[in-house]
Amino acid sequence: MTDSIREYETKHLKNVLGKIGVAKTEAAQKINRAEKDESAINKNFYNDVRLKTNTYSGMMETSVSIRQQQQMLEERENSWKHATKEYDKLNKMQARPYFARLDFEEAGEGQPETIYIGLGSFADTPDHYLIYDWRAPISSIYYDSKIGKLTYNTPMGTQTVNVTLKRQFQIKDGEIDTIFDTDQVVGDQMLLDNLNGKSSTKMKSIVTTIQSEQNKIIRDTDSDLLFVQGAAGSGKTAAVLQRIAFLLYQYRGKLHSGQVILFSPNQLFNDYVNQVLPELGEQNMVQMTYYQYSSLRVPHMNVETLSERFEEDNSEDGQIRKINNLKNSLDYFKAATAYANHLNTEDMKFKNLKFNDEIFISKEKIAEIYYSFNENYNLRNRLSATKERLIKILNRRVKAEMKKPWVEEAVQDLGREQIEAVQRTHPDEFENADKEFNFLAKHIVIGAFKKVRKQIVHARFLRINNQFVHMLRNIPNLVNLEEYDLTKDAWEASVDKSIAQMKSGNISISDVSAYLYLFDKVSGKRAKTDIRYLFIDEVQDYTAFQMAFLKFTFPRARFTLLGDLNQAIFTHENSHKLLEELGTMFDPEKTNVVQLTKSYRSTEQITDFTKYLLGDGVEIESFAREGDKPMINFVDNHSEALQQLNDKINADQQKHDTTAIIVKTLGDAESLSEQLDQMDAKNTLIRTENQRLATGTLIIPSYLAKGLEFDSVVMWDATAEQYGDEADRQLVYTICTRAMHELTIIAEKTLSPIFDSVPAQFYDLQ
Ligand SMILES: Nc1ncnc2c1ncn2[C@@H]1O[C@H](COP(=O)(O)OP(=O)(O)OP(=O)(O)O)[C@@H](O)[C@H]1O
Repeated sequence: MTDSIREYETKHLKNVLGKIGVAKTEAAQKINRAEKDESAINKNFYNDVRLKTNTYSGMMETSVSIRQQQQMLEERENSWKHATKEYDKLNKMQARPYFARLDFEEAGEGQPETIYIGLGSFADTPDHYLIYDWRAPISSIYYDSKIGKLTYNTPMGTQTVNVTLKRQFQIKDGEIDTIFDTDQVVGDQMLLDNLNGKSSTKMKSIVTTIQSEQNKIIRDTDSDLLFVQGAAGSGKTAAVLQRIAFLLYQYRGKLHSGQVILFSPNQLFNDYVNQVLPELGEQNMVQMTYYQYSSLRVPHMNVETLSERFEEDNSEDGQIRKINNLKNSLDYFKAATAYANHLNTEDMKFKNLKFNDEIFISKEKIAEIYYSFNENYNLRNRLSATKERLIKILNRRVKAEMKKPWVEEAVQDLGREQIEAVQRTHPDEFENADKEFNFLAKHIVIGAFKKVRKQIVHARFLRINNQFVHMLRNIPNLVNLEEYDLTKDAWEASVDKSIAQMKSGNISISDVSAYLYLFDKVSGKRAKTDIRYLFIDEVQDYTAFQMAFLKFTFPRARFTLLGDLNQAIFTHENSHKLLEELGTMFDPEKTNVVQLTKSYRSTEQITDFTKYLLGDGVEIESFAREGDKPMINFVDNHSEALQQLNDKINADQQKHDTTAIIVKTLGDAESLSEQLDQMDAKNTLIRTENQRLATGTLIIPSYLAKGLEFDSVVMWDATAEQYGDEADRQLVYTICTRAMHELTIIAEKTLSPIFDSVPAQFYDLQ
């Protein structure tokens, strides 16, 4: 870069920083003023409030005056909040105000323009922007265009511009580090610098190097369903977090972070990504795993954990797989819907409502009421009308109950204080003792009926578990079992298993969605209409049933689904069907399917290797970043394997922040960790998803490594015994693609045949 350019840009930066400094001082003064005002208002509160409480009009005046003071306090509070936010933003900006400059001419106008782009916008006077937010429509040019003509979207329609300069800056602590002009979309040098960095326990934002194809995902505002299928490491997660920040900016004032929900693969991942949005100046969205969501909703049962699900889905038992194939399908969802609808006419299960251990309203009576409403009622209306009638019955029973001997006894047993307390709720003197007795008796009966009332209000007379079992028993009438290669007996056996599980307080992940769906239908639970955007990362591990259920639960949300069908470690080959089935759930006109084929996480050597794990025909492009070829350590015995591993750990400690030793199951992880402990090799065992990620050497079961990345990855025990099945291919791919800079595979005596598909020139063998 020539000296004159550097000189010019340094001067410009100084000028901008000066103005930011002025704005920061103003913001600080505003904060100060608001704080002073607030304490003055608080101090003078009783002087300024006119306390007149003798007359009605005086009381009114007092309350108006208090309200005024409160309003003033609220205003100060808001202006304090606003100024503090502004101050924090400017403070951050002082370190790195912008990262790019664009020169262009708008078509037709011919006026050359220069803009600078940063994490937030900054104007010294209204409408005079010194820095544009990266999410502003015009900033899109930076991500999409090379030098030359380009169109971009604005709220007023498309605009054509001629870009004459794209300049990138690396600014640290208010000083320009590097400047480079590029005619590329987003210069590879800057991207390379970013990707060469070390891994971290927290994901970083990619705002300065968003790629054009990622920009399209980030700025999509038309689709109801945006499905991003991308290779491992292609930046799906990174792009989607930027997308959330973009949407919050684009719809500011109308959309807030509480209306956005992200379903993530596990809690470790939640922890990994939770700094990206705050770094971009936004609040985090609601973030949870499907397991957390379902567990929260069935607090009385234990939902199958990720580890249990993994063992089950990868089990050799063909019957379990077939049953799950059915339970996970859209056919099953339709069957559950049909079953729920038929409850409008028959088969709803009820419990007797009891009072003092006696039947108070029988289940037959409740059923009679429930089905007394005409066929125009849906399940929700039917239930609320039934509740209303039951409450009426309850109210009518008060009089009769008052005459019962237990009530008389209870009245006799009332203590003085209790009597006085009840009497105080009666405005006048009682005319006679009978009236007084009745009053007290009524009070006692109503109190005693409270429990029944609560049962009615909370619809405890429904028998949701029985209803669910009844549905399961009825499935053979609603689904063609043969299509799932199942016999009626096999299905019955699976129902018995589900019942036994529920009796011991457990429920499988494949049952819990159907259970919740039936519960929501029967109880008429209102859908969650406040959620406007729903994101699912690693969607390939979701079932069609879960997707349909989420769509039912969040009917007003636009869906962004990110996945890699080649990393389906739970749903395996069924994941390919998922896309097809999604097609039937959303309007095709409002569906956008985007493919990301370039992989950024790993070195070129690692991406080339992992690509072959998927066989031919998979389009994955590596990013040109050099590193060593993956190493396969093939050893004769266990102690040699451990020795190799130990050597690798030691070597990595010099170079890297994190080395993840990825093993198949939790049991494998525990056993390896113990062996390493005995060798005094320091390691952190990641046992559950609720742990925190740490730097150093981690041992982690495969299903918990989802979505994460590490400087160096060691795939441990890559033998034919552990990964011998073709169904393990996606798992092996997922494990190997976690590596950023180095990949090592250690196998004892046999090597998994899955590696046969990789040509020998793509790895070193030792
Ligand atoms: N445009 C970009 N600029 C800088 N870094 C990027 C960019 N795109 C992706 N990356 C980096 O590449 C790595 C992989 O990205 P990410 O985790 O989002 O991929 P993914 O598609 O979700 O992967 P997987 O499916 O394997 O979990 C991350 O370190 C991310 O920061």
